[in-house]
Amino acid sequence: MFSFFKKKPVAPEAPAAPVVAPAPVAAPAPDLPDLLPIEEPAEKKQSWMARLKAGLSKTSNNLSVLFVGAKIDDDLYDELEAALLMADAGVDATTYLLDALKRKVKEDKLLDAAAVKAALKQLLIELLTPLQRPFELGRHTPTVMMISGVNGAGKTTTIGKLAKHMQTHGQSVLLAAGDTFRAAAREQLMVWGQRNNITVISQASGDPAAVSFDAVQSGKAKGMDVVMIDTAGRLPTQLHLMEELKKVQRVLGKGMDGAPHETLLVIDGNTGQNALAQVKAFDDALKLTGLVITKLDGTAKGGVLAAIARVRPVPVYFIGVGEKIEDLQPFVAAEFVEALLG
Ligand SMILES: Nc1nc2c(ncn2[C@@H]2O[C@H](COP(=O)(O)OP(=O)(O)OP(=O)(O)O)[C@@H](O)[C@H]2O)c(=O)[nH]1
Repeated sequence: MFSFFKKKPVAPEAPAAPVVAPAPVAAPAPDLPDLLPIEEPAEKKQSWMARLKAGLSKTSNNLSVLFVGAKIDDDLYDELEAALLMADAGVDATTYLLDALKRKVKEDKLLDAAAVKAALKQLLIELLTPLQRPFELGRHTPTVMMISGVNGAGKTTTIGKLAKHMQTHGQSVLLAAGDTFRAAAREQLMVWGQRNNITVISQASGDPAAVSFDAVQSGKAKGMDVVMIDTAGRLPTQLHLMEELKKVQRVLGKGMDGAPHETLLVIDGNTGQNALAQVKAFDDALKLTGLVITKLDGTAKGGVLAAIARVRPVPVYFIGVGEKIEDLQPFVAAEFVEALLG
């Protein structure tokens, strides 16, 4: 029903001479498979649902338990309000959901807890569905993606997972080690690239904009499908570092018209309401095209997606519930709500 990436990719152009290629060049797949539609095998889908459920259990535990044998009264609404706030859904989304739920219970004359829970599920799906957007590849050669986020949000890990998923779908990928701040981060990406036969553009010079520009040039010359730019972690309050990020974005546009085609923010699901502040700040600075929310496993703050949907509805392309490659998957509102309240 849902493929990892949407759209048929364009065939790659003939590879030209490499510009900077410290790691071996990934050979472009001679015959790119049609990516649409890809039926996920039932067992694979099931295992993702099981992982999603397990990952979100800390958030869902506080919510699901409310409906067990509950009476529909003010106590239930009070407890639901507290649970949503504790899940970091935020005041706006919590008020919205409670008001809508009370209205629905009245209009539809709902009498038992199971029906109220089903109504809440429906309202949550409606609230989160606008965040759901398939990640499209193949409109540009290469599709240039810039990955931003605060320190430790999971940027580099996400890049690795996405690159592997893309490779599996027959896409050629080139990475830029734009995190020139932490030498270890650059090396980590280089080693990872070598192991996975993915070229990583890197420079010792320490200028992220220059590395990013080189990467786009190289990606164009080689006819790569995707160029992903890693960036150093930074807080939105570090204004000079935010300016540096804007410069990287501008320079990418000089390297290729319309680039970056995707500007993603990776956020750590554990940060709850602070994640919302990050979305606002990075969106104001960079005009984000999408989010990746990692580490939803082991957090009780998964409600932050509701806050994002109400306050700054930037699409959520992928969510992560663990460290394995298959733990990063496209965000599907109905799956997410099923895992929370199923
Ligand atoms: N449990 C869990 N851990 C994750 C997930 N995604 C990433 N991590 C871990 O989070 C840690 C930080 O990830 P990195 O990818 O290094 O984060 P980063 O944003 O690149 O970090 P900086 O370069 O320091 O800014 C690593 O230990 C990852 O394995 C996830 O979905 N779940």
